Amino acid sequence: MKICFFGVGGVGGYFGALVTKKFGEKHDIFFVARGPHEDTINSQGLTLKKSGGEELINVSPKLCTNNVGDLPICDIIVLLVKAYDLESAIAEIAKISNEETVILPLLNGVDIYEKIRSQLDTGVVFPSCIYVGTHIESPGVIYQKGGSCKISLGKDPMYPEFYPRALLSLLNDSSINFNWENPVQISIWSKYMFIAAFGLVTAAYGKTLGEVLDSPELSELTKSIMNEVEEIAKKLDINLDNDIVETSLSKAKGFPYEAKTSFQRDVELKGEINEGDLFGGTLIRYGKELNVTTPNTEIVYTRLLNK
Ligand SMILES: NC(=O)C1=CN([C@@H]2O[C@H](COP(=O)(O)OP(=O)(O)OC[C@H]3O[C@@H](n4cnc5c(N)ncnc54)[C@H](O)[C@@H]3O)[C@@H](O)[C@H]2O)C=CC1
Ligand SMILES: CC(C)(CO)C(=O)C(=O)O
Repeated sequence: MKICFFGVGGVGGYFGALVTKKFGEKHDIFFVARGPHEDTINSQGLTLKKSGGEELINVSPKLCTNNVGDLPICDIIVLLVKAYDLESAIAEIAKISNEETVILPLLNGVDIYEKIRSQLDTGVVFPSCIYVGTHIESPGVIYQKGGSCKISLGKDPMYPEFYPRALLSLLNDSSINFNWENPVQISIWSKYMFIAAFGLVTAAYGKTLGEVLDSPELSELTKSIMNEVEEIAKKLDINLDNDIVETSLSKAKGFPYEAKTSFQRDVELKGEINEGDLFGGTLIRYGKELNVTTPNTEIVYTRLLNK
């Protein structure tokens, strides 16, 4: 098979390394990366420091490039860019997909499938979500620690009969945990509640997940944003568990004290280029459309915009 990891940053590098370690000889595996990261992968391979460096994995794909013109039509594309790069990435993956290509986008967000489908009518696209703490430590090097590392994915509403046997075998045989869930929207919204609330608060106040949990005020603020997400989900008939807010708060304990959210890292590193709209902007828009008040999201998002 021809398999492309489009975007081998934190999440893409983690999964790209695991699949290439197992299947680099058997399948043609391609990485799409850019800048110094691309150069280092080409000269020294991609290194994954798994579980905080307990396991070191170094892999070389068949090709690492920033130009999809170098790639064939692929059987499987795992899409791992930030939301602000999604539109341009979809335009690129359209060039390496046909109607049989299986596309797995692992971005955070509740409307990623719809965003992809508004631009791409080919391929089979599986809505999904993932809990994993991972980032680019230095060019060519990915550091992962924390999170269940389990993917939840469900059927493509456009092709409800299509069961992605090859993709699921690939994950299974690469020792990647996954749940095939239908409907998967409950997991996607539960993950969104977790990351929108913790992402906004960690980024706005410059605190790690552990520091937020330690602070009664910031924990309460995180919980209030989760309550707003819960109200929005109710209006959309997404049946989240009754104790979803409590379980989402406790999930943060599964990450190291010093763990930062990917959104917080972007805010620290790049200022204005970040996934703020995916979290704050989207929640405020949903609130207006559905008549749900979102005062806590607004306070934190405004603080971020004024940073
Ligand atoms: N990092 C984490 O722990 C988690 C992140 N997520 C979500 O996963 C998604 C990806 O996040 P990360 O892996 O942290 O992002 P990242 O920023 O580490 O990686 C994305 C990579 O894609 C590359 N890229 C984007 N467009 C490209 C193009 N056209 N050509 C070549 N390279 C391109 C970027 O240069 C970057 O290296 C986000 O939606 C994030 O919210 C979800 C769960 C955990
Ligand atoms: C689960 C978590 C918090 C992992 O870091 C995440 O999704 C993110 O940082 O985007």
